[in-house]
Amino acid sequence: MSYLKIDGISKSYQEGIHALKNISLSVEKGNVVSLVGESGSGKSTLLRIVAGLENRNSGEILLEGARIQNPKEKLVPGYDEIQLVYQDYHLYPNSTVEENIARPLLQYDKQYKDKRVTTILNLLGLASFKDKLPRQLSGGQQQKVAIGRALSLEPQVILLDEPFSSLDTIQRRELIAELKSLFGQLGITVLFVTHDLDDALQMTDFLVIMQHGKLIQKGNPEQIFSNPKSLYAGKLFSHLNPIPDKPKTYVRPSDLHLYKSSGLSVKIIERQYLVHYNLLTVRLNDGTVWKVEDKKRSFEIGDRAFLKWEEEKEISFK
Ligand SMILES: Nc1ncnc2c1ncn2[C@@H]1O[C@H](COP(=O)(O)OP(=O)(O)OP(=O)(O)O)[C@@H](O)[C@H]1O
Repeated sequence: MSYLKIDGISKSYQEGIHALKNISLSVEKGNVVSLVGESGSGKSTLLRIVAGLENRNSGEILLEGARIQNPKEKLVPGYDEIQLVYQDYHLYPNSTVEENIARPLLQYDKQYKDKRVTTILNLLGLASFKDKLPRQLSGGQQQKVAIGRALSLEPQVILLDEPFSSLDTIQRRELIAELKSLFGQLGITVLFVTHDLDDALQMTDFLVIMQHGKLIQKGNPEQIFSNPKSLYAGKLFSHLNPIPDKPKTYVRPSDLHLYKSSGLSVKIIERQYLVHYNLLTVRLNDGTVWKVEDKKRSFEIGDRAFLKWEEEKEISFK
């Protein structure tokens, strides 16, 4: 029996328009799964349904075999065991960090509450900020408070809905590393929703790709990179260059080799300096525009170059 089972979930907000279509996924205890998809693909809806905060039209959510009820079936929607953390923190602006984290524990006795809040402040490195108000903290620290508040109820499952979108690159990289280690330490099961593949890859090595309300592919990044099942899944990792005369067949910029003679003739029309290589925009003789990685940084705008690639690197969607 899988720990968290999402079984055939479908959801329509309006008749005839599916936000989710027959989504099924099994997650083992303590695993971290990244759900990646473009805006409107149904990621947030799925998280709210898993949390028991949104009614589904069909399908079931089971946590350790126990059915998660729709909000309409419950007096107080949602579950202490499953906590949802939002992108925009949802903190109480006039309450301190300590009060925000303690908020879900209002019903608990003071001794337990104080102990739990101290544990969380220490776990998240927030002890020295406990008397500050949210507006006195950085975005990353505010998101940590939101996660701390979610952890206060000792959940078994944490659902993160685009939690790093408002943070800059360095803040999000540091926070992801910190949370990854924290979740591992606590053995919590995590569903992490993002539209950013880099964030997803930093958090975990198990990906679920969603598009138009459907789960289109799941697996580890290597599998999806080398064998994407759709153009969208393929393009998440890099640009795909369409191969002339081979319909629905592409090659990645990183799989192209550049030569001064012999191969597919192209003209360099743009050059972009990136950290590990120059990204060239090139024009083929038939006018098609491709992207090519120039790892040796040896080509200039206006140069003619020649491309080769191995046939097994071609990606075909037939
Ligand atoms: N409360 C609602 N009422 C009506 N339609 C909704 C509601 N919430 C979401 N939708 C629609 O359902 C679809 C899926 O939305 P959802 O927010 O789940 O996607 P998402 O992948 O999380 O997108 P984003 O990353 O932009 O939040 C979209 O077409 C959206 O417009």
